Amino acid sequence: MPSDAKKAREAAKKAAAKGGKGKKKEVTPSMSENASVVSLSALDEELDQAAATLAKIELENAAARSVAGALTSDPKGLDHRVESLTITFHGREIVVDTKLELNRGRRYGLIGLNGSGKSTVLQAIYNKEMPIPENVDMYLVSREMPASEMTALQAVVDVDSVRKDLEHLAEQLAGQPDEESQEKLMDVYERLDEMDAELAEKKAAEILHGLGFTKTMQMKKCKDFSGGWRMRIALARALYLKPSVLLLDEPTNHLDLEACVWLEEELSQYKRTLLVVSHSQDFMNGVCTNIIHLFQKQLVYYGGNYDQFVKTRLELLENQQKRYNWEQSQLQHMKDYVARFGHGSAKLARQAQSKEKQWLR
Ligand SMILES: Nc1ncnc2c1ncn2[C@@H]1O[C@H](COP(=O)(O)OP(=O)(O)OP(=O)(O)O)[C@@H](O)[C@H]1O
Repeated sequence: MPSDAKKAREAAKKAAAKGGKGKKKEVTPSMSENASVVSLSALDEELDQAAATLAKIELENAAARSVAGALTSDPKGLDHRVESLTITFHGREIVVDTKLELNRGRRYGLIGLNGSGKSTVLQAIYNKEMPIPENVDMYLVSREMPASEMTALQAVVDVDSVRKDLEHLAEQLAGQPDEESQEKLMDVYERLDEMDAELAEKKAAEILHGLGFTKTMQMKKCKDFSGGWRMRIALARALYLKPSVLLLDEPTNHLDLEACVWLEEELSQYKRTLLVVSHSQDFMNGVCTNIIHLFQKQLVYYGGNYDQFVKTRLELLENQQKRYNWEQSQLQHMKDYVARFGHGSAKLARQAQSKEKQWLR
């Protein structure tokens, strides 16, 4: 028997197909607001002391971040672009006047030196500290599932509370006839179908199985798992949810080879937007369609996976080196000329000086 929610969804789908003339609802809280309400109540019930401490650190970190930027993409679209983006953390500049671009269907790998600020960028995006539209649903996995009384299986199915948020969102979008809203609406429906309650446990169990949980382990309480296994539960929740924008910070830490391969395969088919920080080049090669290089406080974009990035960057550096060598030889030539002909070549001398200054900058 289809659930009431499913029946309502089918009706709304039909209404949307007829031209999006669904009844406009009162404004409901955004996905992210709901998500934080859900996670706050979960905190009350489930989080242990350690998780509460981590949450406190997160809040302190958020307070230490300052973020500015301007949304230049369509607020209703599936692609997101923030320009003039500057992020500081504890007074240190992480990025300055750069561009964040997250397009639908792309799987971005964010790379950069240790300590350059990759995690800070992820957190700032997730907290929407920059003007990313409120109704864009995101999910960040940066740490393990808190130790609680819930079983691993329950912990994954529990994330299903997001379904209600999606249903609210669908109702809102159904009342908006414009093309972008309707496109978004179809995506929300697709996700609701994937989250069908009858299949919920089966799907959660499949994901957990892929991440190495036997049937017995799936029924074990979260608090009885090590941090590494609880990290896998956090990943399973994200894979169950399949948000519009999925942010993963070092997802392969704590995974054995088999689970890594499974995760890579799973993420390589992610149809929405993925932004992942990982030190594993193999993983990035298998998953990413684009690389974002956090370099000299800028986000620099490259097409292709990690190997392609290395190749492109090498070519760029080689070309730069060639250009530098050529300029140097020109410079020397001018200097030689000035030395040979003295006064009559003031213009060349000025050019040589200005070239030299350029390279010294
Ligand atoms: N509590 C803090 N006080 C001051 N600076 C901090 C604090 N926490 C982190 N930082 C600094 O902020 C910068 C950005 O840290 P972040 O963790 O985002 O970098 P990262 O690129 O993700 O690093 P890694 O690759 O090592 O995980 C780092 O240089 C770090 O030293």
